[in-house]
Amino acid sequence: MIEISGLSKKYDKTVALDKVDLTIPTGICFGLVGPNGAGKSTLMKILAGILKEFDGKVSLYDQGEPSLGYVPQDICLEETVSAQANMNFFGRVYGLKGKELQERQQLIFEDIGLSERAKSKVTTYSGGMKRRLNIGCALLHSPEIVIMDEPTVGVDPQSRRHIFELIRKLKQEGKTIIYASHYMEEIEGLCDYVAFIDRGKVVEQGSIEELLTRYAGSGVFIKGELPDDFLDNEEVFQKDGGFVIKTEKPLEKLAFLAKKCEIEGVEPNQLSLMQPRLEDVFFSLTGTELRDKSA
Ligand SMILES: Nc1ncnc2c1ncn2[C@@H]1O[C@H](COP(=O)(O)OP(=O)(O)OP(=O)(O)O)[C@@H](O)[C@H]1O
Repeated sequence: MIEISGLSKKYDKTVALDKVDLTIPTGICFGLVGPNGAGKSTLMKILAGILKEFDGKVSLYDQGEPSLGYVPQDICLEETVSAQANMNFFGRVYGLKGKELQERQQLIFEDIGLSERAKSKVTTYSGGMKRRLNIGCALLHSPEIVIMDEPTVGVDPQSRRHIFELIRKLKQEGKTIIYASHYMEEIEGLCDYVAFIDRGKVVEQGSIEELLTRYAGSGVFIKGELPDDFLDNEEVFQKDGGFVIKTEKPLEKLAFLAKKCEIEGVEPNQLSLMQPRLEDVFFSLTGTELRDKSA
């Protein structure tokens, strides 16, 4: 388990992290979610041991250097040489050599789906392939903790699938994965636990299931031209140009609203059950959407 308490980090006057408390259980995929500039990368760099000046406590380094792999946000490879040459370099950095290095490399190339391109120069790789190779380089020494900073930004769907499969495999092997993203659907699909970070603060953390139950609840979505008083007496919030009506009994509420529409002659464009989503949890905690929908 990684315990983080009272962690603060400033860059001159910019507060990147503000008294962050976080518990990351062992052997799970832990998502860090937050908008651009929230402080995710700073937190990851501190966990990876890159940033050493901060206030507060991080238990990760209590017993010396942890077994850790770090995939930074920006791809870090030597592109004028082959993928294999890059792997060799990183392998040596991690103290691997000879047969062990060759065997690990072979396995990793399989895991990232690039075995057939191992000898190609990295300049011939697509962005997604470079990203997969960069992830592979961080896994050569079979680390117990893997830190990945937005590994799917700008990545094609095929490479994304490879990355997700790889993460699922790492989970099965019992590794602890710390995964930053601002794609909620990725976090929902991959992670067991999540922490929401906004302006340097952890606004909530817990298992995804627990947070969905606690904050998103269930509801009914309605969109279209509605009379001003149509949703009076309901607990609602705005979403995607419509309204979510929060309720413990969504089916009953749906039937009630359908009947109400019929009686009042209202014809909404959409009236449907709403699945609780992490996006809604974030909205309910911070009052802001995570992503600019036009981005
Ligand atoms: N080296 C630096 N010098 C000065 N300010 C920095 C530096 N690195 C980050 N910051 C600032 O610290 C804050 C947190 O940045 P950080 O990169 O940790 O956020 P993030 O959640 O990872 O965002 P993104 O998704 O855009 O990478 C931001 O206001 C950022 O501008």
